[in-house]
Amino acid sequence: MKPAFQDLIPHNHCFGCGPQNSEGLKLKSYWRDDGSSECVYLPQPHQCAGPTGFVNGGIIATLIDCHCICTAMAHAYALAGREIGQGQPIWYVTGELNIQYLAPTPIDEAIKLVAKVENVSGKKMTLSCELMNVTEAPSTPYARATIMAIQVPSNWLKHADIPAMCEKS
Ligand SMILES: CCCCCCCCCCCCCC(=O)SCCNC(=O)CCNC(=O)[C@H](O)C(C)(C)COP(=O)(O)OP(=O)(O)OC[C@H]1O[C@@H](n2cnc3c(N)ncnc32)[C@H](O)[C@@H]1OP(=O)(O)O
Repeated sequence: MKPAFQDLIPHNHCFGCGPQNSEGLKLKSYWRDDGSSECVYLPQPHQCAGPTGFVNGGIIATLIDCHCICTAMAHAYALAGREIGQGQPIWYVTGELNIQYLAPTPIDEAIKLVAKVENVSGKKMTLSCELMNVTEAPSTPYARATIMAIQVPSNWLKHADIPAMCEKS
């Protein structure tokens, strides 16, 4: 199996997708054969909403956000003709995130996110994402989102790898 996008992107301490963040969700994203990307995640009991059986909406937003931004970066490396993480870093951040929460997301089973790059225009990349049952059973997704990823300049490197509160000593 190929490494996850996140295992190839350097300097990533993100709570949702940073391998270096010891308290984070550490989600992992991969290309699918049809050009979309997927991420399977097993929610944890403490990530519950008010009712204990469902996933908190902020956790859902983080999963969608991070899976899509990492997909944007992977796509940008591909457009540049480079392997992810090779050469000058390519970084995207979230400019906009729009989520429709369509049905409660069960907390006691794995969930799957599938993202697609819809459009690239200059520094902006639009992606769509659905969060669904891991079997991709033909039912309504639990959530559907669109996201605007925006490329940031390489001088953002000055923000990278500052000793972080997220690193446990
Ligand atoms: C430090 C190292 C990083 C390492 C990263 C590792 C992986 C990280 C993984 C993280 C994963 C988790 C992800 C996270 O949690 S990322 C954390 C959440 N996001 C942020 O904190 C972003 C905060 N915002 C900014 O820093 C700036 O506003 C950005 C950089 C986004 C734009 O700044 P600026 O305005 O100076 O950029 P520009 O003038 O070059 O504009 C370019 C184009 O974009 C258009 N536009 C601008 N803003 C928006 C907007 N909000 N919606 C729609 N469009 C917008 C703009 O009109 C223009 O369009 P056009 O005129 O070309 O048509």
